[in-house]
Amino acid sequence: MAGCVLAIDQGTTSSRAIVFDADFKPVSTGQQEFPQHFPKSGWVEHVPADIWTSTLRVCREAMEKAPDGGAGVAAIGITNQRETTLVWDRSTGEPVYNAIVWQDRRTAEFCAKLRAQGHEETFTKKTGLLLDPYFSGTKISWILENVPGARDRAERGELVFGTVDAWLIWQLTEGEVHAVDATNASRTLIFNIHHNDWDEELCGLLGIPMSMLPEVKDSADDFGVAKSDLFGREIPILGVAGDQQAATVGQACFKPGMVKSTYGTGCFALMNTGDTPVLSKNRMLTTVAYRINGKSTYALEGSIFVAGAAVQWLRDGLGLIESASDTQDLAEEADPHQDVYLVPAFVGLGAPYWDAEARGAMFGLTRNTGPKEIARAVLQSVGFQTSDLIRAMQSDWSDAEKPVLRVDGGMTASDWTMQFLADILGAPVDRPTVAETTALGAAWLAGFKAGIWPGPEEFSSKWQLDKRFEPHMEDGARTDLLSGWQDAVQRTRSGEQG
Ligand SMILES: Nc1ncnc2c1ncn2[C@@H]1O[C@H](COP(=O)(O)OP(=O)(O)O)[C@@H](O)[C@H]1O
Ligand SMILES: O=P(O)(O)OC[C@H](O)CO
Repeated sequence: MAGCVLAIDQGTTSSRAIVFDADFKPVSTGQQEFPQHFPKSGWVEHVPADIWTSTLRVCREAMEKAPDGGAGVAAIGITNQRETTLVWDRSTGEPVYNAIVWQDRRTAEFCAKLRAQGHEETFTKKTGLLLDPYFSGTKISWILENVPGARDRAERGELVFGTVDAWLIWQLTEGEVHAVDATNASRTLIFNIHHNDWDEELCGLLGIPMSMLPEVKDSADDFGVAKSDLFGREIPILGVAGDQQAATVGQACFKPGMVKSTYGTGCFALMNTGDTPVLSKNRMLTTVAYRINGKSTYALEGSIFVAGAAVQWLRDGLGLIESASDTQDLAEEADPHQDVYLVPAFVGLGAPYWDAEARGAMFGLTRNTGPKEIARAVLQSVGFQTSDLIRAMQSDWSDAEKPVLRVDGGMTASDWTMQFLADILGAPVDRPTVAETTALGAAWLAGFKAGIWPGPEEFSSKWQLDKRFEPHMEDGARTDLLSGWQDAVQRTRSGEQG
C-alpha cells in the first residue's frame, strides 16, 4: 500500500488520526476524547500532555489498523484546533501553564482596554482579525503576566510559544523543530498577513518577546521528522494547516469565490479570495487559507459558535430528542403557520455581530408551540446564521456573487437542514462523499509536498458529490423569513461589542 499519508486531526474535544491511501480514501482511523477543564466561568483549558498523549495513541492505533500495519505511510499531515495557546520551556519542553483554549474568554477585559486605547484598527489592518479573546495573542500576554516568573524567563529567551500544531511538531521531532504553518500563524493576532511575518509593533503592544515565536513555514513544507522511537521508523511531517483551512483544502476550494462551510459544534465558513487579502467592512475575518511555494492564498472567514451545539442542547438540555437525527422528523411535521425563531447566542454571537454579552432567546412562541416547532427553529438557526455570513462576504467582495456552498461536518447528515440552507441562501449546497474533509486536506498538503499525491487540479477533479441541494423557496418567503430573523437577532443584542 504505497503512497499512504497519516493525517492527525487534533480537535477541541478529541484527537483523531486517519490513514489515507493513494486514492485519498480513509483506510483506518483512531479517535480519543480527552478532558476539558473549566477552572472559572468563561475559562477553558486543556492539559498539554493530554493533547500529545491522545494524539500519539490515535496515530499508533490508525497505523496498526491499516492493512499493512502502516508500512505504506510516507508522510504525516497535521491539522488542529486553532488559536489554542501553549507556552513551554525551550530546554526541558515543560509547559509553564495549561493550554488556553480558543473558546476561553479570560482576556475580554484586556481586549476592551486595547480597544479603548484605539489599537483595534492597527491589529485589524495588519492581521485581518479583531481584538477578541478568541485569538492567541492576548492569551500569551495573560500567561506571561500571571504565571510567576514567566515574563522574566520569556525575556531571557527561555520560553517558547506555539499553537497546537507547533506543540505536536515539537513532540514528534522531540524538540528539534519549533515551527507553525502560515494558517495557524494567521490566527494569533501578532502575524502580519500582508508581510507574511511576525509583527514587531503588535508584539510590543501585547508585551510578547519575539524570541518566543516559532518559525513560520508554508502549509506544504518540511517540518522535520517524527522520531523512530514513536512509530518504529522516521516519518517526515510535510503538511500542516489549521482545521478550518485544512477543510477548505480538503473540499478543493482552490479557486477564488469557492466557499466551504463546516458544521460541527460551531460553524466556520471560508471563502477563497485568491491572492488578495480582502479586509472586511462587516466584521468578517481575513485569514490565510493556505501557503504553498511561498505564496499565500487568502480567505474571508465567518465563525459561528453554536450550530450542532444547539441540537445537543435539544437533546441534553431540554430532553426533547433522543438523538440528533430525530430533529429531521420533528422539523418536517412542524406547523408551517408558526414563525418561531431561536437565536442560539448561548456563548454570545460570533460573526458578523461579535457580541460577547448577547445570550440566547426564542421568539414567536404561542400556546400551540411544541417540540416540533422548537426543533425546526434550531435547524433553521443554522441556515440563518450561515446566510448572515455569506451576505456579509458578498457585500465585502464583489467577486463573491452567488457561490455554491460546499458543506462538511457532522450536522450535514441532516438533509432537512441542508435543504433549508439552500432555500435561505437561494443558492445550491453541495455535500461531498468524503465526510473527513479536514483530515483529507492535511493529508493532501503532506502527500503533495512528498511528491506522491497529485497537484491541486487533479486532486480537485477527484472531489465527489454525494448530494446537491437546490433552492426551491420563493423569493417572497425568503425575504419574510430573513426579516423575521433579523428582528429576532436585533432583540437579542446586548448593546456591547467584542
Ligand atoms: N442528523 C443530524 N441532525 C442534526 N444535527 C446533527 C446530526 N448528526 C450530527 N449532528 C450534530 O453535529 C455535531 C457533530 O458534528 P462533528 O462534526 O462531529 O462536530 P465536532 O467535530 O465539532 O465535535 C453535533 O453537535 C450534533 O448535534
Ligand atoms: O476543534 P474544532 O473542530 O471545534 O475547531 C476549532 C476551530 O479551529 C476554532 O477556531
